[in-house]
Amino acid sequence: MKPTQESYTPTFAGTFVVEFAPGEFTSGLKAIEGFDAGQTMALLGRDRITKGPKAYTSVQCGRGKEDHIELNSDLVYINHSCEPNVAFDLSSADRTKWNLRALKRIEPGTFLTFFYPSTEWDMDQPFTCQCKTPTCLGMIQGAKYLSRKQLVAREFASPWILEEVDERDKNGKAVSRL
Ligand SMILES: C[S@@+](CC[C@H](N)C(=O)[O-])C[C@H]1O[C@@H](n2cnc3c(N)ncnc32)[C@H](O)[C@@H]1O
Repeated sequence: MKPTQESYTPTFAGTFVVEFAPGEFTSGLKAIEGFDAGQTMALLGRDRITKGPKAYTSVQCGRGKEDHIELNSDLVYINHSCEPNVAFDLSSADRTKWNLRALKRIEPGTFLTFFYPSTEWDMDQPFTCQCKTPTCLGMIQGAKYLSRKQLVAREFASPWILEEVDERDKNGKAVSRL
């Protein structure tokens, strides 16, 4: 579920703002404040997030079929980049600690982006990436289709994703695009 432009009330007023653009899937989330590398930018909120089916709006929190959450906040507008500036860190056993973290210095007015395969194993809605960064991977489908090297190059991936990749590779199903 995404807030729409018509009904828009910022979830994190003064911190983030959705920049709505015409057309489908073209909007994004901008930082209003500046953030330092490594800084926790927002807590996802244990009472705000809900479990839901895998969808283009969900974030995966584990390897189980049911392990997908809806953010129910403006954070759903964070687009993917192959050179991301933030990460969703859902690695704590304590859900109150699940957070959005800056991977690098973020100046006010910067669009936020995370590397979708850092949380998603096999995405519901793959797409051709338009991040236009030098290391763009093209088709984004989830970590299942990437090598360990491609994942760790983006600085953060959920620990269970890296374990799953190691398991896949141990079983001889290594991705050839190294
Ligand atoms: C949760 S939405 C993110 C917000 C979305 N831009 C919107 O306006 O609703 C995820 C969808 O945004 C689009 N998207 C996000 N990052 C993208 C990228 N780097 N290149 C192309 N499409 C992207 C894809 O359609 C993806 O399924």
